[in-house]
Amino acid sequence: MPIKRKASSSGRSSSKAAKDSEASTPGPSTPQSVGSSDEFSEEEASETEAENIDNAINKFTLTKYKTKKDTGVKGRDSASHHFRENDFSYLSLKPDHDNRPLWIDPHKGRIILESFSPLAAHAQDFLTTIAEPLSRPSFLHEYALTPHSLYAAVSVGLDPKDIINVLDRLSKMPIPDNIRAYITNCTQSYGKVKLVLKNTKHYVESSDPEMLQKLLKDEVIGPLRVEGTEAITTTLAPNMGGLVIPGTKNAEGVKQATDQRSGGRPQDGENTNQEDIFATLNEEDDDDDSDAVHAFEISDTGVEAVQKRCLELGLPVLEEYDFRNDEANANLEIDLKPSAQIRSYQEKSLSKMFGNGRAKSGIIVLPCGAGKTLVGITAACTIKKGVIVLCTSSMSVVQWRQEFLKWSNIDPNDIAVFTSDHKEKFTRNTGIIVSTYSMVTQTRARSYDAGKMMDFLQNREWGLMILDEVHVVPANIFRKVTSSIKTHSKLGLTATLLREDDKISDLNFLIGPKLYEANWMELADQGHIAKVQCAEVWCPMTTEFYSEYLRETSRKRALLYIMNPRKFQACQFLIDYHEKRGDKIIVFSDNVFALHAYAQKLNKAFIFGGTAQHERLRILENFQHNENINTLFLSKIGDTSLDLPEATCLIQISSHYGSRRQEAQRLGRILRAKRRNDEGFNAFFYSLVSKDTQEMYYSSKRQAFLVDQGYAFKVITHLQGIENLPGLAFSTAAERRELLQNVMIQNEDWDEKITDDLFHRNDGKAIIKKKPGARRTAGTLSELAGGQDMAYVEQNKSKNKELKKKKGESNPFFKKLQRDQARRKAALAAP
Ligand SMILES: Nc1ncnc2c1ncn2[C@@H]1O[C@H](COP(=O)(O)OP(=O)(O)OP(=O)(O)O)[C@@H](O)[C@H]1O
Repeated sequence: MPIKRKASSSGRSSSKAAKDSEASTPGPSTPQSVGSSDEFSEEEASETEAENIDNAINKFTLTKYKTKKDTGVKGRDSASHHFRENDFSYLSLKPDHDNRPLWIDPHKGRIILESFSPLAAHAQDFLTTIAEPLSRPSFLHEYALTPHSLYAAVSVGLDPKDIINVLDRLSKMPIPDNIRAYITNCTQSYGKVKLVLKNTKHYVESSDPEMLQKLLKDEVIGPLRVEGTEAITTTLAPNMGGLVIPGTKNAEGVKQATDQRSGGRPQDGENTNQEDIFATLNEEDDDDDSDAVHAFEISDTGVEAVQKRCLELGLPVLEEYDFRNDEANANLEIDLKPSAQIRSYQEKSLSKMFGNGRAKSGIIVLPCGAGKTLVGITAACTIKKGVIVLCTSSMSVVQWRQEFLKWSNIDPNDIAVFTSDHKEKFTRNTGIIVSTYSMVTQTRARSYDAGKMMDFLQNREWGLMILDEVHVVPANIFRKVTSSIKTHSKLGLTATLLREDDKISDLNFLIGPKLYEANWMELADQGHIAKVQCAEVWCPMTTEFYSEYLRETSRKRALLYIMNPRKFQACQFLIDYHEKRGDKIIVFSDNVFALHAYAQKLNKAFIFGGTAQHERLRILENFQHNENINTLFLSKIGDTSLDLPEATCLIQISSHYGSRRQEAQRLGRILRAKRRNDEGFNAFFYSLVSKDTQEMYYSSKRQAFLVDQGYAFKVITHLQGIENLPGLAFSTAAERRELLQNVMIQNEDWDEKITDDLFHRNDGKAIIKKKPGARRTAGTLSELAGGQDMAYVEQNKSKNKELKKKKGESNPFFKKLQRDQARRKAALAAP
């Protein structure tokens, strides 16, 4: 099959790629004019964030930089005007620049890493600590220095000198002055003030006594100091002091986390220049431990006010929990089982959390299936105090509890769940509670039991709060959670730090900074997640479908490009091809009408929001263990929480507009493939797109996040041999016309609005937004009469029915479809 490479490995940021593709979107439509108002909010949020980053950087740099930029660009040579402000030729390269892997863009604070450099691994560790990874394809990685990333760097123990020195050693050119100034400006206030809970008392802590004096004189903070604690106490700064994270051999801080094998030093064969590059970093290590810290106590009720005021003063406080010296809260008997060995990237992420021997609050970002649960459990085993875990669904609650029991030696009586069905407490003086965000934040009147349980949660101190899937929870929910439940440290976990609202930066303050973000490609190379081949399959529209597409409104347009017979055929061909290879295939469709129609026609099992719970489980079991059931059609309820290591191939036939997060979450379903370590094994992800339609525009937007993670989407314009597939559906004009007629009479919105995940229904009902009602459509009587051709829907036996053991059960979706068809037939039969 001829394959054209679309997303190259050039290091070009995909957000730019998405914008470019917007400009060249084929087809007659204006992409902005379609879809609901919130469809692009995720993109907009990211653009706003990018703008904020640029603004923040400009605030520090532009004025200082202006003269240099002007003199640098104007009249340099005849080619300068092509590059405009991006002509950096005036920056001199160091004589040994070839040995150094970084380029720095002084205008935007962007750093480009040559990932093929022998120093790339070291540089990457350093960069993920001080900068935001933006794009990490094969050869060039792009990072942004942002106030938040520098805040995170300080929070793991680096100081501005460290950052500038190492950056300078890795950079091909001397660090531009404005970047030095930017780093110094951003970091001088960060980390200066810490909020520490010691023996349940809150302290404002700093290594700079003058800073504390300044705060004490402040009109808001001064009065919040606890009466009778006039003196500023001085103690030695904490260090790892022998803290070993369970499941690891050591737990040294971020400064040593460069490379376990080489101990942060260049390996044999690397030249001395490279060794030199790390000298500064390691020299600096020794200083930290001897620093003294000073503190004054503040009242519990003043914590929020202090945090707020410090922020206003430009001194964001870092939250740290000195759990080893917490004698007020009971110790939890928990340890990792000896068999549990955490992986290097899990260790690295935890070393950023516990880098100075205390627990720092923050967010850890690991790809789907990379083991975020075990990271959370290991954090709990390190802190050994009461833990509260908050998840997005009650099924996840059950899974978290099971994982705790699987990986740790926790006594089952010490881990309880709080959901609408179970309101348990642990029996001893401390333990673990697993619950959902909705349970702890609901504002409706609670049942007596739930009220009691909330009192239990609110009237005690927790050592650690684990916040699962932080990307899906609105910022105001975090606000409620963190203000109502008293916890010493917070750990947010996610695979995709992309948010629908524009509150991404709030997470930095509500939970903490991003502590670590793993590199998807690296984990795939190491066999921790599967290697995936991604492809976009272009399916030309048939003439009849395209004529209707051009005439129709947006909702019907979507149904037309999803039900495009050529797309159907591509799906059939790919299923056949991969089933023969021995793959297990998941086909995703957001549109429930299409999901049903495809599955029925191909005689495959399907699950959507309306599928009964026991039926879902039966189908999943068959998919896993029955060698005759190799393909499963899933609506978006399967986007998350689905753990099916058998699945090795994904086909997407319809999706939620331009959602990058959905694309990444769906890809996540095959990253856990059991066979990932087989030699030469690849999982496959196909996105079927109807050519010259709005779908192409959405598709390029959707891929942006994955392209930034280094996935290259290939474009398949023709599936070789598809014409010869026996039993190819819709191969005659009559069949295609019949399908078109069926599509044209659909006046409902089959977009599924779900409130549950695959394993759990919140209310026992699927919510499908339906907007029935009269609509005028152009057509002829003979066309309408074609409605009877829909008979295939009834004649075809569905795989779901075959799988059913009990007679008489019927899916509400089938019932509804059959009722509608009967009504339509009756209407047609009427004189
Ligand atoms: N260190 C480890 N050793 C062995 N197995 C591990 C390790 N870490 C994780 N796993 C396994 O990897 C699988 C995926 O883990 P987990 O469910 O925590 O992933 P996740 O990151 O939460 O994924 P998702 O975002 O899709 O929910 C699980 O089967 C888990 O047991």
